[in-house]
Amino acid sequence: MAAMNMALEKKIETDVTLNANGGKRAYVTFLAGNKDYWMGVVGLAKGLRKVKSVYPLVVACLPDVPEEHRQILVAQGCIIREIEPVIPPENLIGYSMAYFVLNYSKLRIWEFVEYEKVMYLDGDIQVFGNIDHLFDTPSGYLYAVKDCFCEISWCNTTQYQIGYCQQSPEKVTWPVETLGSPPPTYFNAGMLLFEPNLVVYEDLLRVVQITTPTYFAEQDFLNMYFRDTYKPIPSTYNLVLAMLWRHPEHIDLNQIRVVHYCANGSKPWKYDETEEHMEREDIKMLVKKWWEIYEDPSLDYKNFMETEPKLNPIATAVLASKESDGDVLTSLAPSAA
Ligand SMILES: O=c1ccn([C@@H]2O[C@H](COP(=O)(O)OP(=O)(O)O)[C@@H](O)[C@H]2O)c(=O)[nH]1
Ligand SMILES: OC[C@H]1O[C@H](O[C@@H]2[C@@H](O)[C@H](O)[C@@H](O)[C@H](O)[C@@H]2O)[C@H](O)[C@@H](O)[C@H]1O
Ligand SMILES: [Mn+2]
Repeated sequence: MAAMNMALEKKIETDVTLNANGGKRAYVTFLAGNKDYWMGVVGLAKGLRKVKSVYPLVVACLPDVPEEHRQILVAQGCIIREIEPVIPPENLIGYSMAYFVLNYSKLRIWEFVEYEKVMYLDGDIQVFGNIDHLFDTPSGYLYAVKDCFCEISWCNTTQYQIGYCQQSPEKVTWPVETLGSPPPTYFNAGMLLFEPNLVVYEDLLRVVQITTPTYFAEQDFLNMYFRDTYKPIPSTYNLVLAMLWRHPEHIDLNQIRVVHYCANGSKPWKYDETEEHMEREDIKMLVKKWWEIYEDPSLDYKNFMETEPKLNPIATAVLASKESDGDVLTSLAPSAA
């Protein structure tokens, strides 16, 4: 039995710090400008600590992020990684949101080859259940969650105009005879699991300069670029909030581990109850859960490192993996009225 434990401990130890072929792993988010997304990043850093993730949070920062915000993130245990903007060709049709042009800079993360595998998370995402196990998925693919086409932000697309959504293709059938094949499965680019690679990175930068920009900016581009290696994973790992009112039959909040506050008015640090759908009880509960983490001093890096029992990485990984086995989000489901 002792030999078995030794082997198990050796395996976990390898997983925690380096994977089998010596690659490191990290969560990565992206920060641009001097607005308040830094609050999202602080919330994400504290949320990952709360679920006992064993991997660091790297923040890919554009030059226009103020020093004050950088210092707050370093004090929260984040690793700051400077990136330069990626400027796409001129967009002649416009973006769904003008600021989406900033998001092309996410492409820089493919250069982070000091990590064998990274999980990109938008700054407006919170992790309520441990997802470290996702790093063990087979390499060679880009994993992401399917998006929803039903919100007004999609109004310029054929899908929206005919009422078609990949989340419920049985509701409105794609008219193959008039429109040809339906659009390929399309992912939301707020959560991405992939391996950084310099050859891919250089090719991304080359191809992006010869690709006409479209409404969802880098999200459209990444869907085109990775169409052959994209593997869908469940909404468990990136709940696009609109799913709650557009496809509630597909969502069980008890199973959700990652919440993406991308609906208009839903950013917890600037929650606007007057925006459509924002008065919903489940939205209010998710925003409250975000603030409970953001305002919890025990999750601040300086306090956490003092109070957290000095578990060695092996025990931390075993505890986290047990948590990830369970139904971790019963606390998220609206309490019975
Ligand atoms: O002014 C901004 C706008 C966006 N972002 C980053 O870019 C990501 C994508 O933008 P956003 O989440 O607002 O897009 P959505 O998912 O809501 O469409 C954000 O989560 C942030 O990480 C940022 O740092 N500053
Ligand atoms: O730059 C394009 C952005 O496209 C995506 O946001 C969209 C998408 O979720 C739509 O489905 C919603 O309707 C919409 O509100 C929302 O903004 C990504 O979340 C974000 O990270 C980024 O890639
Ligand atoms: Mn987002």
